[in-house]
Amino acid sequence: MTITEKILADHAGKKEVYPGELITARIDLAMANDVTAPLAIKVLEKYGIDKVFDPERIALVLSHFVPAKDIKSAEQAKMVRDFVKKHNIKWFFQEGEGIEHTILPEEGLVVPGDLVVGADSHTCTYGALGAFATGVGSTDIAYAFATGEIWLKVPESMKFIFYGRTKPWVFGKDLILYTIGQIGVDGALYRAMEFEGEAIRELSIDQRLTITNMAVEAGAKNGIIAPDEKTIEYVSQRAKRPWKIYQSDPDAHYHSVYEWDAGSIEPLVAWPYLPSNVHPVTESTHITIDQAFIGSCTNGRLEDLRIAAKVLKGKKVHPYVRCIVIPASKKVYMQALKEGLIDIFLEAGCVVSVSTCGPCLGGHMGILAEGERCISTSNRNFPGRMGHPKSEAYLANPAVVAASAVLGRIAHPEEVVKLEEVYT
Ligand SMILES: CC(C)[C@H](C(=O)O)[C@@H](O)C(=O)O
Ligand code: SF4
Repeated sequence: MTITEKILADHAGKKEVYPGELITARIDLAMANDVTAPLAIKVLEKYGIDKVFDPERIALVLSHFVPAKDIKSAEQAKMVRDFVKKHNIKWFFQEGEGIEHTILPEEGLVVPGDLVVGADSHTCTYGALGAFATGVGSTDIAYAFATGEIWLKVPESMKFIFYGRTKPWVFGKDLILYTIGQIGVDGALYRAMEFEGEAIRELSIDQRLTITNMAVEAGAKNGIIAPDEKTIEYVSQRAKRPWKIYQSDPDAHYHSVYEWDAGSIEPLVAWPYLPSNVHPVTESTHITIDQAFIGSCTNGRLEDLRIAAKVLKGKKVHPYVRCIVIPASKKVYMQALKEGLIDIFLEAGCVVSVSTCGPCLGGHMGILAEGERCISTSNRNFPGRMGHPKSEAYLANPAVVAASAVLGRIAHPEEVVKLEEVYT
């Protein structure tokens, strides 16, 4: 069996499961946010369910439209707060704590071997810790809140092996953009994407989380990276529960196996309007920008801010560009402050905001006008994703976004900063 099948089998109380099989599985944690929890709460009310299965296994995060941007978002957040009080929900994170997919791993609420469901499509992020994690709808999450179980179809697995070492300025973001560029936005439809190889092992947990975060952009049910010593080190500092390590069997069956040389991959940019519309940065430098956004559950973690700060240190954001930096959680924000990263951003002319999803989904704090172009470290660039339907979002890694902010057009980081200055 693959790692995904093993986790699902254990949670379904079975020795083995097969791709395509329908199972009912026990969940370790169920999550919803300020957009999706209110819908789930209404479902529970409709069916007269006034007890949750376990208040210590539910996480509710106000992350999207916080601090409340209008009356509707204030009322949605209030509904969640009332539910939290009524059911004594243990894991509640309110405005400023950050984005759910950054908080849950950071707080040790997801551990290797877990089965986690979340009412948000990027719940697949937690697979970087060797857990099975997937996004579900609000009705499914209501069912999970009530019963502690979820209905699933066992996905077939695909394997992506990255050999060798990445070039400078190539990060987890580029490896996942490359993957989606190769297989397309439906290339992994309802399948598990398993990532391995030397280049993946070299990556920090922050970088691995970027990869699995975008598995859903290829249509995947989940993304997963088998735990190694870096995973153990990460979770042993935070885990709120014991963990279990699963690995794929050497003779496990895969739908397909892709083998790529990580060393041949350049920093990449996904042009509008699909994350699969991938081009090398070097072929994108004619594109001028109005806004640069560094943040989101894809690339708003500490390492991302460190990378952006290396490029922006002592530089100025182009006068025609606004550069918005949003640390993805309060912990990231506080550590960035201590390290002087926030000073670097502010001195460069960036706007730094409280931790929230903000402009990633065109929510607030950086919405684009008609015809405007933004380069962003986030994960989606569909029409209207960051604002007006006729605005454009380009997706790239934090170094590319920072360099583009300085030059006012899409730029390779080396156009702004010499590698020797950064890595000495
Ligand atoms: C609001 C939420 C349901 C949505 C998602 O599921 O992904 C959002 O987080 C997004 O990124 O578009
Ligand atoms: S940061 Fe963006 S992608 Fe992530 S949860 Fe928020 S809106 Fe969704």
